[in-house]
Amino acid sequence: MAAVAHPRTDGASAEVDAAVAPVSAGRPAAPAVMFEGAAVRLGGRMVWSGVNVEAGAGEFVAILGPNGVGKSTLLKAALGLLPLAAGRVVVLGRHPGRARTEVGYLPQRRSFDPSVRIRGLDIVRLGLDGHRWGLPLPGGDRARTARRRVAELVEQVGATGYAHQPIGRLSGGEQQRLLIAQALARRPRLLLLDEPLDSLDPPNAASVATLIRTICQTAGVTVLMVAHDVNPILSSLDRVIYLAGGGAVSGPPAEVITSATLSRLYQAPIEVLTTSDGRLVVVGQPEPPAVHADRHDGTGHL
Ligand SMILES: Nc1ncnc2c1ncn2[C@@H]1O[C@H](COP(=O)(O)OP(=O)(O)OP(=O)(O)O)[C@@H](O)[C@H]1O
Repeated sequence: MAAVAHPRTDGASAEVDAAVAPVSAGRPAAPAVMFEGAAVRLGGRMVWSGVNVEAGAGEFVAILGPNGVGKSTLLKAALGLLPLAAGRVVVLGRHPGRARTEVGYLPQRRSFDPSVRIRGLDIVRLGLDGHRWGLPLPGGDRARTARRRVAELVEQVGATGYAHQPIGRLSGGEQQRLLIAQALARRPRLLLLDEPLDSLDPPNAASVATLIRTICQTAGVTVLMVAHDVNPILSSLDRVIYLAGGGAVSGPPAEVITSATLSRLYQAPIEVLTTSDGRLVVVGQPEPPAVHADRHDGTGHL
């Protein structure tokens, strides 16, 4: 089952609070997420280090890179779930642990088993009141407000037609929309999505990507989304964070997804090709670390 945001932090952290200047007219807004000289070590191995990347407020940002490079790890660090080995991360102007009530998180997952009987509506409601899961909500105003908010969320993600059905019977794209609604339940300012387009066919991936872009634009939510293939979302993105070679680079897609930038990042010759239908393909990526179980197809798509 999908978890809702607001998980607990374990372990000490090298992150520190940042004094972030207030937003004022004529001054660019402070970044929603900022990693400075950041490093994460897992199981005794440095996953990435020297990471200086950011996501601007209200931007739609894709986190890209080969399998096992540490994309999910970056999201977990932004949630304050993983302590940094060096540097700092600032989320919405605060230590990530203190920003969690304003962060929605959709973890990496596979689809629900067809036998899961929980209705789509209940999955969304879990985002509102996760800690009450399994218990009846109290009656009266509070229950009415929750019902109204769930209906609003379901409409926002275009799931009104099927949200009453058991989640296990819905298509991958329909399930994903309901999970996005769940992550939006508490009106987050930052949405962290771990491969929400994974396993969707191209039309479904395109329509969920459009939904995410719309949320970003209309609600002013900053979105950081791990993606295996940048192509379905390329035209919607403000920025990419590309992880490779133990480091990362961020910037507009046209500046980052280039042969020169990726060759520098990988410290190996990399070529970015554009196919006749406009898709970007990265050629010459070195093998990812062998420690990671690979569930993707291993093609050179970004
Ligand atoms: N708890 C852990 N202990 C030790 N190593 C871990 C742990 N969690 C992840 N790793 C390793 O850290 C690396 C980064 O993992 P992560 O899941 O962030 O990669 P990813 O880029 O999201 O991969 P994918 O694209 O395949 O989902 C991998 O090599 C992984 O095996």
